[in-house]
Amino acid sequence: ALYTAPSQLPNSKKYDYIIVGGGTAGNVIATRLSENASKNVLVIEAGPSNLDFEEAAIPFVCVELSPNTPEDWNYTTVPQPGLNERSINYPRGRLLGGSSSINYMIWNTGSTEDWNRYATVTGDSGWSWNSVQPIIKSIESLVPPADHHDTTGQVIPSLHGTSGPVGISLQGYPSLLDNRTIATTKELPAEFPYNEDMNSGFPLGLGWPQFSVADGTRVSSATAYLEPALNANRSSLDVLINTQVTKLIQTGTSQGAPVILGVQFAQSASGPFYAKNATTEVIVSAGSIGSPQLLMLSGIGDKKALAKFSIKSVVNLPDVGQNMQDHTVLPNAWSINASFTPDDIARNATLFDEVLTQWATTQTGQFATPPATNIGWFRIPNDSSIYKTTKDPSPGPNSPHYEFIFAVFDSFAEPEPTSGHYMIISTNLFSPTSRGSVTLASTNPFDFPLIDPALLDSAFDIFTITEAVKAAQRFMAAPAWDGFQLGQYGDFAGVTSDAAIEQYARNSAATVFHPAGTAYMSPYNAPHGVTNPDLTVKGTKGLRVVDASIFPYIPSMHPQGFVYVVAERVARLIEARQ
Ligand SMILES: Cc1cc2nc3c(=O)[nH]c(=O)nc-3n(C[C@H](O)[C@H](O)[C@H](O)COP(=O)(O)OP(=O)(O)OC[C@H]3O[C@@H](n4cnc5c(N)ncnc54)[C@H](O)[C@@H]3O)c2cc1C
Repeated sequence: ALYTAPSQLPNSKKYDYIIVGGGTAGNVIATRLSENASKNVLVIEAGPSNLDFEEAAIPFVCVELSPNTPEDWNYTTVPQPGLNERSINYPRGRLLGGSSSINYMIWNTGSTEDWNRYATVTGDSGWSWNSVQPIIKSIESLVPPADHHDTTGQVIPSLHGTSGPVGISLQGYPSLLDNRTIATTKELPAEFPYNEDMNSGFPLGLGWPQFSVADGTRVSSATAYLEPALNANRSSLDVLINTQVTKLIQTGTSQGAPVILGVQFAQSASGPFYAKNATTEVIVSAGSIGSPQLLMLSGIGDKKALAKFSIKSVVNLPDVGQNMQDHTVLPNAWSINASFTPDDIARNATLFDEVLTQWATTQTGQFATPPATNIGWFRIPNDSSIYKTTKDPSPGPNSPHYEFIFAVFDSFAEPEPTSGHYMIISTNLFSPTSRGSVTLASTNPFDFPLIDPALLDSAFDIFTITEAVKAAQRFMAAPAWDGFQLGQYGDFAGVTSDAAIEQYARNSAATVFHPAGTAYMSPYNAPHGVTNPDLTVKGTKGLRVVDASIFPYIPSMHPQGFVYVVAERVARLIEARQ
């Protein structure tokens, strides 16, 4: 059942599993574990229901769901040296489905080398590409795009699942850029080859992304997993929303290790505070910011750092909150020779209502598809000068250093122009060497922690994003764009030299919203890391962390698909033990 206040929870019910955070990973695990009718599962989610936000279901308006909205935590970073000391917005979903309810829906499942590196650095072959293939297929359900166009040559259906909970589809409405983008892969195939399916394990090249969209509607872990179970009145699954877990509580000691089966929770800093114990496990799925914050508040973290806040150490794990990695976005705008782009919809209330009504009645039209059109994945050249000082940080030669995302409007660039027509190529850094951190700002769980993703904070990162911008400029100089692109626009106008690109990047870049690594997994018995390969927390009993924080290296593509895989795998590990 769904509860909106702690006082509504059935008093006598015992929960085998308590899951902190009804986000991307949390809902997958909760739904899987509660399939066993004899196991009771309680999910505690800080935010409200995703159903409270109708707009969250509309793919195209995803860019309006954050920052500074009720469905976002509304974090900001500490000043970023790599971004000329700017503090930037740092969105995270705060509603059922978590970030999968507000993200941009790009669906990637990784390069072979991403997963094989996880297997190597954890010593667990269960994380290898071959091992996760059946899991990926079991999650996905490839469905037709909203406009039912012929997708031959745009996706390889045999690579995908057809009956999993997460519906995925290609772009559901054509864009002005499509023909030109694909034509460029034919004009400049050496640098920008076409890739028929970037989710084959070999993502390099440019092609058509899949999105977590089905029937013209967003698919999140709330819609794909939790809702069907709640709608079926599954008695083994309870979900408590609008309630934040404020502390994990040690309930005993086993073989010298603290047993952590208790959670404390409240709806506001002034309380009242409630507590509950799980009988088998507490699973923390509060995301890359929330999970390390909660661990540290509970005495699980760097003993010395916690002592400064007079927090008693339960387990000394110095890597909690460290090793933070994120991808950097840099939207580059060009003016285009077009008479109509989706910007016109935002500028005209009547038209906006028409497009919205079309979506509401038939889930078709411009709003039925996310803003990204094509995506490309590329590497810096093997003879790049940066390799004299930096080892290649990518997972391997078949994995990208940077990404192009194409979008035919300007809403990513600031300030939003009130007239004219534009396109964007976002040149995004996907192989950062920078490492940041999440640390406590206070002992109040309702205060935000200090978030430092360290964007563009290394020579490699700034080198690579500069190379990416130059590559985008070469792309736009291809004949396919003659007469269509009218020159770089806005802050990007006139930016050509390496030095100018670097300054432009430092002034304009932000996050692709992919924080990872703050509770990273390492081999059993390793002195470093936070979680074991099965995602149990080192030095504890009864406690796991399962979300994007567990990646030792940030995925080299968009991470939501990876998070679903991690959650499904751990649910299977737990079920196998029952
Ligand atoms: C704006 C945006 C766009 C993105 N676009 C894409 C994209 O196009 N493709 C892609 O692959 N990825 C994208 N991502 C990233 C992707 O969505 C995330 O990496 C992924 O969803 C993270 O899953 P998670 O389970 O780690 O955390 P989340 O899904 O964020 O879940 C954490 C949950 O825990 C809750 N919580 C936190 N603390 C507590 C607490 N103390 N008590 C109770 N509950 C708590 C939160 O409210 C949240 O519901 C985007 C993210 C954002 C924010």
